[in-house]
Amino acid sequence: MILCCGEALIDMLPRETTKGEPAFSPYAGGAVCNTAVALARLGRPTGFFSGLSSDLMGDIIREKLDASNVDHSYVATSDRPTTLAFVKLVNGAASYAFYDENTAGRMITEADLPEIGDDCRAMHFGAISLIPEPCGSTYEALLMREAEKRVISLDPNIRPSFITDADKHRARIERMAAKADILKFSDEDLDWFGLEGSLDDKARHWIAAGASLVVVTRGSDSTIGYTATEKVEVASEKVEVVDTVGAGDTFDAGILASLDLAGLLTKDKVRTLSANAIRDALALGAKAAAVTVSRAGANPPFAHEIGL
Ligand SMILES: Nc1ncnc2c1ncn2[C@@H]1O[C@H](COP(=O)(O)OP(=O)(O)OP(=O)(O)O)[C@@H](O)[C@H]1O
Ligand SMILES: O=C(O)C(=O)C[C@H](O)[C@H](O)CO
Repeated sequence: MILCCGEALIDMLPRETTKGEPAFSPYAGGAVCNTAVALARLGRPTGFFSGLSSDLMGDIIREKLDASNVDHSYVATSDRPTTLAFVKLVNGAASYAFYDENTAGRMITEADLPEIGDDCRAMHFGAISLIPEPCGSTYEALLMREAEKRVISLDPNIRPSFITDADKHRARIERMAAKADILKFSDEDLDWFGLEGSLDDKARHWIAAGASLVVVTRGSDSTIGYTATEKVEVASEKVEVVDTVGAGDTFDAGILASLDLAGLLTKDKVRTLSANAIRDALALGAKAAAVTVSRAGANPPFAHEIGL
């Protein structure tokens, strides 16, 4: 099983109405939840750990997890509210306003952390669940506790509007990245860290920090994967974009699914990936993410939709 650990929330997506008044529709989302759904839809055994509400928005999330065959038995359920993300779309590109005060996702603590079964090969972390407290410290503690035992994937998925203390967040990501095997950034996320030099220099900073594979996505352009010895670039697919909600999250799932299918999701094997293995992982990420951007909200493809 690949266990995705982090936020599930409701994306409130803007929609057209006949009378032109403002309106939003609720869609289950949250970057890490999106990755779990995408991975399971790609046919990989997938689990999800988070704080999840027993309210009706929590039910929308649970229904999506069930419909996509994601095991959510690790989830910590409470009657606190569900986190909301109101989405603004400009030419399909999304920005977010988050409402997470006192929510089920935000308020989880180390006391909520489950024991993880031996069937868990890899864990995926990331996004806004790493920012506020107490959930930020909780996920950091979980990653630190498990990093020697399983492959760790981390996607910082920077949301600048939500980060109140940039230095604190940078320091947390540096500590977590030092224990991670796979790191994925968008080029904008990578720039947020304020590192000097070219894109290659910035990516290689994270290899030097300890990661085995660093992936940098560049929207409709391409994605580049780096290891200590390889650099592989794969072009993005050409599609009509509806919105980019969940694109990077789906890409994470593509990388993990490809490595898992190739039997490479072990601590040892992920350290010595060949150029071909990296290319396959990026190609599956690009193929799956292209479907997500071609439809509304975070709605990643099932394996059969991309011929897997
Ligand atoms: N316009 C597009 N056309 C085709 N593929 C796209 C497009 N935009 C994004 N993608 C795919 O999704 C991947 C991730 O997109 P991007 O680099 O924008 O990451 P992101 O900003 O993390 O996404 P998000 O935060 O919206 O989930 C890209 O590498 C690409 O494969
Ligand atoms: O969870 C997050 O980090 C969000 O920004 C909310 C969205 O559901 C998600 O990221 C979509 O990519």
